[in-house]
Amino acid sequence: METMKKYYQKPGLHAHLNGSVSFETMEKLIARKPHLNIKHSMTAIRNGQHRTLDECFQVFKVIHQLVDSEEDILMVAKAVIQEFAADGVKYLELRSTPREETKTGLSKRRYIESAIEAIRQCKQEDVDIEVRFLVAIDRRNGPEVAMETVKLAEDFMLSSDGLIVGLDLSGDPTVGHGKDLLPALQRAKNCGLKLALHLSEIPSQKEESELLLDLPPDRIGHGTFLHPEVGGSDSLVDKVCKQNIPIELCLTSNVKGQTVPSYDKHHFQYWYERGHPCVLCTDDKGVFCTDLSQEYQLAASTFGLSQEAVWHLSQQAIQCSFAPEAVKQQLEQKWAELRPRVLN
Ligand SMILES: CC(C)=CCNc1ncnc2c1ncn2[C@@H]1O[C@H](COP(=O)(O)O)[C@@H](O)[C@H]1O
Ligand SMILES: [Zn+2]
Repeated sequence: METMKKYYQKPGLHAHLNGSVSFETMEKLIARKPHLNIKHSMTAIRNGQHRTLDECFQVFKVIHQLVDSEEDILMVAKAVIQEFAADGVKYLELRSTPREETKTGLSKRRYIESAIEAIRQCKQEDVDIEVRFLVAIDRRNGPEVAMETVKLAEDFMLSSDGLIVGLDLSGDPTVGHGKDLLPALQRAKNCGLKLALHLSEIPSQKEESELLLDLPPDRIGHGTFLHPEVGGSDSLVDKVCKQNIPIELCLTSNVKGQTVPSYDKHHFQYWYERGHPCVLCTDDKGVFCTDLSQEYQLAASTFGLSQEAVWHLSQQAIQCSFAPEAVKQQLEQKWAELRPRVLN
């Protein structure tokens, strides 16, 4: 694991801000708001523990109570960026759902501004990581809010010096239907926002995935039930393969959230064997008590990947990112410089 941390540079492409809050930061937040009486066990799922999907989404409700002001978002986002950097992540796409909180006067606009401020401050402080932001749509909030979110993201895309690069669709997969969100997603695509969509996290999303894959998205989050062996279909797999849409795979998240029964049954194997672009990701490193090094380590030990193969996985992720070409080139350069030290 130490080897992975020190030498393997990794792009982190699927990280929800509030799901990524570490134990240490959570302690600070809990201490700031003692009246909420929140215990750390309510905000994280430890190793060996599992939760139903519904229980996992309850965890986010608790965290949202703790992170509800501009100061909180700034503090949390800075800490998360620093932690990813310390884990050897050289490029990070952080995603978060803008929220308004009447109690603290937080608006959705200020929410995004606070996250952007955190990225700027980390840059000024020379934290060794490039960070971009994806504005997230919580599917639970329906089509109107989705459209509002896209418009907000559009505004910021023009004013954030390129820090906002895309849109995420996430939230409880049992709620709502993607067809209602198509106009918002189409609009986002038309204005140049890249789309990273949570897709087929549960078996009943087959029809929705057919529709959303026709957009098409630029990356797929999870895609757990796309392939026929788990109740998906050849047609879904064909769409993903023909359009060569990279899949963001989060091993610990899926096993702890029980959408995948065990690590060795993870759909990483299905897609990796086909040579399809697979990107290892953390999803919610705080909630699931993991980090990106651990995810690489898990994939390597579960599927018997060589050092060379692991290196190739991390390098391939650069081209799957939404970074501008110049940043991708800088990252490729970094990877080329480090390769002999890692693999010899
Ligand atoms: C529950 C579970 C197994 C999680 C893994 N898979 C997920 N699937 C869908 N949406 C997610 C997942 N993890 C985080 N999110 C979204 O990210 C939010 C937390 O980060 P943020 O507040 O957007 O900064 C959650 O409220 C939810 O909308
Ligand atoms: Zn996710």
